[in-house]
Amino acid sequence: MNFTKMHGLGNDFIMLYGYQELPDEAGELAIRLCNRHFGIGADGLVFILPSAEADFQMRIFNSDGSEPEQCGNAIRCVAKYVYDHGLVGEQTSIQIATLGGGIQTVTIRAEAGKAAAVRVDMGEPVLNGLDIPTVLDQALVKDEAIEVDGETFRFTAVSMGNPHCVILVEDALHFDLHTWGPKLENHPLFPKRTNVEFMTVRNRNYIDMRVWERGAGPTLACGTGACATVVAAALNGISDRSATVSLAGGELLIEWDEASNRVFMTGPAAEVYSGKLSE
Ligand SMILES: N[C@H](CCC[C@H](N)C(=O)O)C(=O)O
Repeated sequence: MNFTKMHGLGNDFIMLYGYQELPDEAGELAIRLCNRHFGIGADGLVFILPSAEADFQMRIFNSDGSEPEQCGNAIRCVAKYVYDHGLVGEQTSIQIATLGGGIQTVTIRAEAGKAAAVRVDMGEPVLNGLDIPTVLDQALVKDEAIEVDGETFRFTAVSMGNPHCVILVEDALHFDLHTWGPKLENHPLFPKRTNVEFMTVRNRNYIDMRVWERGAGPTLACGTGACATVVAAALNGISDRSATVSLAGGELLIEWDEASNRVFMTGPAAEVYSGKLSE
């Protein structure tokens, strides 16, 4: 089996192209291949599949074998892969179908025949408590209290197709992600677990964020998490609707467009190497 290793700001993926449909046990395969000692090593496993309704379909699996509905960094990697590998000719606007984003338009900025940056329409944020999902039956989950091990945090919940718990902290860069991330990821308030973002707003257009991902743990970047972060900050009146999100792996530009209510994410994707699995 041939594979290509890619990343979006250090959030890394094993890309598989050529399958006509998702193989059985895709989750088990993700666990095996994403293992950083016994496998290739990655945060996730991504299948680029044919689609009857779009140019391609993306299915993604976390390194724990769970299948999330959406992944922002991975969709930029899919766009770069299909462009750089000549699967779309000179087409720089591509439709990619995902479980949690429907048909998404991805726009490529090419340099010397390679995708240098990718702008993704990530769709509308979902804010209704039960749809995120949380157990809270309310239209908006904003600046609510969440208690874990005697500590109380204030959070805002946003879905970008996948659930996010966004928390404002004094210093996101030095926050104890490894202690609080897993506790919040598995909090009963989130019936499907959740991604957890800790943000510090530097100014209304620049936010530091560190992420503990559902099913993957601490990653260097999270595209959907960056989108959820700007939506949460704007909802709480502490940022504009357009901001740069600074992650451990680099920066993403997030724009929550007022007229369409859609969130746009712009950032890079990189191909590291291709290989062949021995078995
Ligand atoms: N772990 C996430 C999926 C990957 C999201 C992240 N890598 C991104 O770039 O959006 C989840 O279970 O919802």
